[in-house]
Amino acid sequence: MQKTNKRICKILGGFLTETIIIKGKETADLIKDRIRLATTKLAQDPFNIQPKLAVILVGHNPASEIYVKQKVKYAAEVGVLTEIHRLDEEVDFDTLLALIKKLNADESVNGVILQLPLPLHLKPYTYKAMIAIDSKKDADCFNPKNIGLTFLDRANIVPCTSHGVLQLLDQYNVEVQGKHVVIVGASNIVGKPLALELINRNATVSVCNIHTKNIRNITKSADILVVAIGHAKFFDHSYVNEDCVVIDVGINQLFNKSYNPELKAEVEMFGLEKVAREFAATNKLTLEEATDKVSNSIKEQFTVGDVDFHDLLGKCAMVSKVPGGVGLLTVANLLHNTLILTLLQKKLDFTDFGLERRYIRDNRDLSHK
Ligand SMILES: Nc1nc(=O)c2c([nH]1)NC[C@@H]1CN(c3ccc(C(=O)N[C@@H](CCC(=O)O)C(=O)O)cc3)C=[N+]21
Repeated sequence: MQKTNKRICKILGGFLTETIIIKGKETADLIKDRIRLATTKLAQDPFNIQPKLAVILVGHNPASEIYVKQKVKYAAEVGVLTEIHRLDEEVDFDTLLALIKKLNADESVNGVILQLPLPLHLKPYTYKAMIAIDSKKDADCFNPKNIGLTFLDRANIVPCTSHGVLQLLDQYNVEVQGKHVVIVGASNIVGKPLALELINRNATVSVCNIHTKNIRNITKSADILVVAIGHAKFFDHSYVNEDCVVIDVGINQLFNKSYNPELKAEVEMFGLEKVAREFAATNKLTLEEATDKVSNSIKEQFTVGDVDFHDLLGKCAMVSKVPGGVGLLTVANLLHNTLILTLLQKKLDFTDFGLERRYIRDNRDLSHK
């Protein structure tokens, strides 16, 4: 972000940076439109193909249930079929492996994902299970072959969440070449692949973790700070400089102190609008205020990121929202990967389906690499 672009407002004699809030919906909708265009054509003669994503869900992790629901909903919106395969919490590894093999062999299935985390007793088998998924159906792009192609910048598909971070930066015209990007959190599914993609785009990358000494010295020197540690509201303004662009990848559930089960029961019975109207009348609020209050009181838990969002407002150039930020792109990219995998499996030409040439990685000029 260039300084000249920054909007500054004067408040009570002092200057406050007006922080731009980065939202994911617009970018996710663009990706969804692109997928829908392609699936519409695929569904017709002479192709008659509908891409299908199989999701394996083991046990009843509440967060996983929410994510999977989100994936199924998005898939339906863009013309991708989904198939949920539920396994018991206590299932043994061999049964899981047999299911993965069955889905690998099933020609009607184009993408397979194994929702993480696995239950405790299966955790040590996570790697074995992930590599069992056929690299040609690996919609998450977690397989060593696919992540290796990302490393070499020759991949047709890339990991969904890290790529979403880059798409958000693109959407908000934040150039990464030559910038110091600091990533906190070095996981296999976010931090590491993001570092790879940033290196491929000529950024200067620092990757920090829990053991990093004097971490604030590093994060304060960031032009772009990406946090993915899974610790609610960890990063306040003491970690950033005022020109920093902050991308929050964290998804954490907090218990809602203003949860009101009676109100929830009323909303379930009479609907939000009616309850909010009554609430507005009894508490002398506008309908909008009452709707906000009621909606906030009927959730047992709510989602926050790794960033202390309100503390950062006015203290940095841009900050992304949670929910409503990177998470939306994770899902959109998963379906985009499913589409790409389908086209590759059927040996179809990407450009016939409205996909830009940049998705045909092999045709890019990579001779220098
Ligand atoms: N094999 C595998 N692949 C994954 O891609 C994978 C996974 N395991 N395990 C867990 C993480 C997390 N993840 C998200 C999916 C959707 C939202 C999402 O839809 N977020 C919305 C709503 C969130 C909310 O309201 O709670 C948002 O941020 O606006 C977020 C995060 C995929 N993951």
